Amino acid sequence: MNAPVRFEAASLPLPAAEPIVRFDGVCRLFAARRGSPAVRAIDDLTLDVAPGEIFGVIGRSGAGKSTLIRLINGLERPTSGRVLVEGVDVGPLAEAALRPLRRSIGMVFQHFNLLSSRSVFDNVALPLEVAGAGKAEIRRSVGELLDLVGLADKRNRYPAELSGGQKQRVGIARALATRPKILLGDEVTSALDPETTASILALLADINRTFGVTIVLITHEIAVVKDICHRVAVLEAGRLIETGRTFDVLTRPHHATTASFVRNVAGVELPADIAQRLTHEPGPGRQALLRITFSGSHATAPVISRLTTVLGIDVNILAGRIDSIAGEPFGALLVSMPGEAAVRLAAVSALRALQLQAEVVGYVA
Ligand SMILES: Nc1ncnc2c1ncn2[C@@H]1O[C@H](COP(=O)(O)OP(=O)(O)OP(=O)(O)O)[C@@H](O)[C@H]1O
Repeated sequence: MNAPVRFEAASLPLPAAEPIVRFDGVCRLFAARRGSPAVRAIDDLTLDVAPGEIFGVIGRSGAGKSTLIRLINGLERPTSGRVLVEGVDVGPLAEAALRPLRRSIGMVFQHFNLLSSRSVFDNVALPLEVAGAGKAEIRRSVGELLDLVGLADKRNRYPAELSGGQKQRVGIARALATRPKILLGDEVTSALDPETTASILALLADINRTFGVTIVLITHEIAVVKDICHRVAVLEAGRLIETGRTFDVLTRPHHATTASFVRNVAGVELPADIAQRLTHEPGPGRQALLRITFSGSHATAPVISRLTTVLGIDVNILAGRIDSIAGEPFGALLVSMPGEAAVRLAAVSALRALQLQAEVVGYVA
């Protein structure tokens, strides 16, 4: 990263406990129209976003994600309840009063929304022109922003000459042009391949760390949440069904929908041939299958040696994975061991003594 972009600090720093965005019992109802029934796009949503965090909102198509994000910048108004941005109730604000709010909120889009007839430089300059900035200021700011997103050498190119990742970098630079305190991301990586996705997420995390910009990302991709969101909310049919620290929600989902999102992210799958033979009943000659999950400071616990050397239990590793969720180490192991009750109990209590989660998932002959 080159020349630092200067973000103006909030005139009065918010106390840590004060949310930068608050949804307070918000409903957004779309009235019935031409044969379509009324839709409760957001249904009694209460949620806080803390200043400086990266907050993810995940949900399937139609869950209400876009409506939620549009309520933050006043593009949608609540039918009831309040949306507070830095303590200001944005629902009743007139269009003129919304303008400064929108300048303090940048937005990044799935399909970039760049103007094809403008160069990279001119796309990033656009919000500054609209805000009435002078030529010298625009030149300096846009130069800094293009350095920040790694596109200084593409300033005179046009969108059609850029890759998807480069277009999204222009979109991010443009969103940052008015030095917003909040950046809203609408499926920012959905049009990108996995490698480019990782580089765009790394850029957003870097911007968040360096400038303290609060980022709210809506997505249907759990990988986005897993990689960079500090906290996450899960939406279903407009309702908040689960929220918390990303690590907690992904490793211990409470709701079936959340569990279906995280299935392939925070765990290990049973090998198919074993899954077919799995039964829930122990029996003579059957091996017990144990799923062990370890996290944070316990991720390096000497699991297998504890079971084999200390307890003398023969353990077979069937599958395993070590990963990181929102920067915290996380691992999962699937092992088989003799299925007798005494052995199982000894193993599970030894693992729990190491602060690991262990559960018997079934038995195989
Ligand atoms: N302007 C509108 N008029 C009528 N219904 C709407 C309007 N905007 C959204 N909806 C409905 O509200 C619900 C939530 O839509 P929303 O776009 O917020 O969901 P989403 O989670 O962003 O979906 P997607 O991931 O497909 O974009 C949907 O049933 C949608 O059809």
